[in-house]
Amino acid sequence: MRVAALATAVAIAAYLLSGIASRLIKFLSPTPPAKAANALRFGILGAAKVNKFGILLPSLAMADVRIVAIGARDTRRAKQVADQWGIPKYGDYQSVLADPDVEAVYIPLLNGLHYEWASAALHAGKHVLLEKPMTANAAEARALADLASARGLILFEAYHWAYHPLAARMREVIRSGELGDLTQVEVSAGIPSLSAVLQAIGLQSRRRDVSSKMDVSLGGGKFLGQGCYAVSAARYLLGEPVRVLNATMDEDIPGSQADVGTRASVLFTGNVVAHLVHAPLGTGFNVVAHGSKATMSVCNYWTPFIYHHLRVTRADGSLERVERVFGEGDSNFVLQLRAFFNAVRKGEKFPTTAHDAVGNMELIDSIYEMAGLRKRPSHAPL
Ligand SMILES: NC(=O)C1=CN([C@@H]2O[C@H](COP(=O)(O)OP(=O)(O)OC[C@H]3O[C@@H](n4cnc5c(N)ncnc54)[C@H](OP(=O)(O)O)[C@@H]3O)[C@@H](O)[C@H]2O)C=CC1
Ligand SMILES: O=C1OC[C@@H](O)[C@H](O)[C@H]1O
Repeated sequence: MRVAALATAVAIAAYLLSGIASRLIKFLSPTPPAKAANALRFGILGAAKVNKFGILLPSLAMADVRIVAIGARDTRRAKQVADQWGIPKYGDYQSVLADPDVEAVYIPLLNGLHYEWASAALHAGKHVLLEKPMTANAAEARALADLASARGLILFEAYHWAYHPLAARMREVIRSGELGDLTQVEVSAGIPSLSAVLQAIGLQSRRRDVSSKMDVSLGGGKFLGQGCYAVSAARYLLGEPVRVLNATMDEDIPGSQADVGTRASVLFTGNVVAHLVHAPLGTGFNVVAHGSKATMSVCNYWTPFIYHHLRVTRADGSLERVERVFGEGDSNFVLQLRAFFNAVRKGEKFPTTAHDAVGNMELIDSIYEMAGLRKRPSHAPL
């Protein structure tokens, strides 16, 4: 009996690991198809670390997208990236925006710079795939949404997780009524930073993080960096928030306004309370939805193409089922880029619209304020 159980466990583990490996290989080492004649021509503003996952690898995997230009503050950095990835043109941000061959731009700049450069891109007539969170605050998001709408351009907040089939499946389970009356939902977002781990084990002394990601004037702080995923997931699953009930934030150093940990409880329509958590040592990206009849627990809604599970347990604690939805095994990043292409070329609807981003940013502003910190200031005048 024990041998049979062990053999089953080994077989399941081997099956899961081979799936993880094949999906990672598909993402990290795609077989590039020939580019289509009407491929969407992208420029990139910034030689950012996230480029590789957010646009460069996904575009390699797609016939419908071509990267034609990259700009950076230091054009030597732009040239390095262009040479490495076979991008034909490089320069500064302005040269990318002035290039008539560029139809859309990907903006992976620091959060506080999103408004300024997305606004410049929309004024230049480009569609915009804007890294999350859309802006540093809701006023900026509203201004961008109005501008995109006035110019008839696509403005897309890059919450890639919403493009994986797991996202729709989580929402379907909640809306199906299977869980009964929904009461409380926990949504976490966070991976640990190296310095948080080193501090926790006593290998690094506590000192202020002076990196640009923690510079409040540039949209810095961990809630905008990572905690914002919990905001987007809660709104995707539960709809519109009614109000923030309570929120606490830890500051990196007291008085710095640079947050490193957040807990917030938010009342949503239907009397559902969502508890949003981001913690310095990492909370993972999980959802637990408690209903009167059953509970849904989801592990890793953030990068579900690598691994995830969705588990439903009955009110008595017994297991109902475990689901995994990998579709064709495409990464969220590829699925997101395909949705962007379909929005621009075919007018298809997509969930992470500018309107949706305004809702995310309003909730983020309210959580900062409820926690007694200032909402993130604008870097450029509105
Ligand atoms: N979707 C996802 O899974 C992820 C999304 N992100 C998002 O992507 C964006 C970029 O993150 P990441 O790649 O980690 O960031 P980086 O630290 O690589 O910085 C991004 C860019 O911002 C510009 N920049 C950096 N520091 C400064 C500064 N002090 N003043 C002015 N400009 C500066 C640089 O542009 P230049 O090259 O022109 O000098 C840099 O390339 C963020 O919005 C983040 O939230 C990040 C990680 C994962
Ligand atoms: O979006 C993100 O995901 C990965 C994190 O490391 C990064 O800080 C964040 O911006």
